[in-house]
Amino acid sequence: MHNAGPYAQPDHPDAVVDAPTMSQRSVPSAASAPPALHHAGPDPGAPPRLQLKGISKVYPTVVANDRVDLAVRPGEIRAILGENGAGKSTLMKIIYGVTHASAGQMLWEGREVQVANPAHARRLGIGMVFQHFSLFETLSVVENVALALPGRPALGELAQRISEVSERYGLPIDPRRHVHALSVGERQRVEIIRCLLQNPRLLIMDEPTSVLTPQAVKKLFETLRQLAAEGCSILYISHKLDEIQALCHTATVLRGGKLSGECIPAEETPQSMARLMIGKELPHCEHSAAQAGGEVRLSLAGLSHASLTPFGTDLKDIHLDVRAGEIVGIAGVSGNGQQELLRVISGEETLAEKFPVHICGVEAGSLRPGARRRLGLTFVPEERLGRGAVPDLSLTDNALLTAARGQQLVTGGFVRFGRARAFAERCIAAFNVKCGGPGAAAKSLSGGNLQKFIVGREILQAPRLFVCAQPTWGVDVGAAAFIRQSIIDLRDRGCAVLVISEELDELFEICDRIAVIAKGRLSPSRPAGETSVEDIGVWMSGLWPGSALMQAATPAYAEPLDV
Ligand SMILES: Nc1ncnc2c1ncn2[C@@H]1O[C@H](COP(=O)(O)OP(=O)(O)OP(=O)(O)O)[C@@H](O)[C@H]1O
Repeated sequence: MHNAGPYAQPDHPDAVVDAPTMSQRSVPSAASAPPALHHAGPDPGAPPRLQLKGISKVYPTVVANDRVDLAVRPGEIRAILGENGAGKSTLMKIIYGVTHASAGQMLWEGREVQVANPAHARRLGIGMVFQHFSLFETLSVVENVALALPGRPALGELAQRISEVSERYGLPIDPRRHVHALSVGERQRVEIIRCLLQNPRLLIMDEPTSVLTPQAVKKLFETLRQLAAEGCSILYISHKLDEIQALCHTATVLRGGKLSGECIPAEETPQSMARLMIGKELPHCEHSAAQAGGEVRLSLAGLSHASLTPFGTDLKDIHLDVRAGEIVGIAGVSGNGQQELLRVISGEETLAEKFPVHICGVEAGSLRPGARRRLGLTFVPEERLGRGAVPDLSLTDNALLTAARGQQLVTGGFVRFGRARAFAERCIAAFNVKCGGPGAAAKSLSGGNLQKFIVGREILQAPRLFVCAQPTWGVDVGAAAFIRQSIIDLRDRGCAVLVISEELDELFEICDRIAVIAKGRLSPSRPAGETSVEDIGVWMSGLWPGSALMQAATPAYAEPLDV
């Protein structure tokens, strides 16, 4: 491997093309003329704004990037495609100065640069929206944004600018709100706005749409197209292949840290791009009908709960039963009470009364998470780092945190480290988690691989009730299909499953019944086969038959709308 220091000249032959399917799209050497594919961008004659030549990044246990070449021109939107752990985020972090390459060269507007840190990158005109958020929870939105801007902007004026950008780009946010009270989707909006305020000439977006609604995604794409038309270059990481087709002029495909080729997304199908990434056909979910008449494992009976944060969503009179052998999905726009609902079901927030939450037949509203887990509950929160896993702990220690009792990893007051390690190894093997072994720190895993580990850890405990938020957030198409199939298999083994997701396609793919949460209220559920994405989309704005909003919107003399 190369150890020649950051941005040393590469001592390797030209780019590696290791995928037979890519032979017709082979990648040119860094030294040769730019490939014709780049001409799909709106400014074909311009020299690259950014060029990477032979970039490598070696971690102790893995080569994250292996001699990668890449170029992006003014006005070009280039997708970076690859499976979880393919090295996409690492490459972007090198460009943004978060981490430094072990070898290779970076040219910015024709000049060689060594980006020392993100502040340096921002001065060059490079902005980045991260997959994991980098916001201070105790500060407000405007204070967080101020920290990223040079000088000391006046907060009042900055709040005004934030409101303007948020309005213009369809990213609604109140600048005075505290970040700890924001949902994941809202935090992502802050990250995007913070970046746009700096008028970047290269914008790097690492899975920016993971938690945005379809409408917000559409709006964001309009923004990005507008930015590109104004000459901004965009590097766009996403696992959503249909979005890449809709947005990106060109795509670079990474596999196992190496550049495996390029394509023009508009000339591909999602299936052919998935093949390019994973080297084989996408697996399909096998979905048989739910078992009817299973016992009720989760019952919410008139659950109301005031949010603990001033800007959170109060839960109002929620009724829901989830039975053994079925998957119930909850759809909804981020920030409508999903976080609060999950916390009240998991026990992270306890109620004064026991009766509104029944878990496996036991009144559990006031029980803490450990006691609920002993009843047979396992759960996956939407935040992987911080709630789903402790970033600095190893995977073995993270396995201990939730599986200690169920898997007898602690007996007689002693931690059985051998067993804990074996359980972590089982999660890694069963869910194909790419990592440096059970001793690897959770934070060293790529986002999708950590998600696979957390979902695996909870499913392999053979729960009686499994509650999961955003099961495939940030997970590549192949792994997403695997996780969905694992959830269906769990149901077929008699588990009751509740899935909270903002991905309607996902809910329709795996759920037997679907309900919608809006403004803290839950709609009645409908069998997935008897409703449509359009109906659920209307319900997501709170308008389902008999809902409080519907009644307010319907004059007393009119028939209720048929949605
Ligand atoms: N700080 C680190 N220490 C050790 N290994 C790391 C570190 N950061 C990343 N890696 C490893 O480098 C490889 C590439 O990770 P990276 O996050 O770049 O992948 P990715 O393609 O962005 O994946 P995802 O789609 O899951 O986000 C992975 O095997 C990951 O575990």
